[in-house]
Amino acid sequence: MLYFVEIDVKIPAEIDPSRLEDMKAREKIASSEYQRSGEWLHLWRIAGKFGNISIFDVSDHDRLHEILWSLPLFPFMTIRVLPLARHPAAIDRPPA
Ligand SMILES: O=C(O)C[C@H]1C=CC(=O)O1
Repeated sequence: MLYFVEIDVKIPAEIDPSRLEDMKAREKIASSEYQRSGEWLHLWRIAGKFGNISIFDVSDHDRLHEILWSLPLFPFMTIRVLPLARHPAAIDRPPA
């Protein structure tokens, strides 16, 4: 199942800078693993924001929740999820 996911990250001003660097490093490792597994299909930075637009290809809602919940920066994220269905006018074409 495909999901559009918009993630905004808001870091508390009072956070310890070394804790934040550690969380960011762990976040990068986690997101890389999910991308390599094929579950995190696209990851795009939203220009000018600490946030991203992503497309996930996962088995179901529970698996998406599990992935998002596992992200080290999850406590600082506001997440919007839209499940995607095939559009009847979409044409088949090979992936770019
Ligand atoms: O930087 C971000 O957008 C937040 C988060 C999502 C993936 C990742 O590596 O970090």
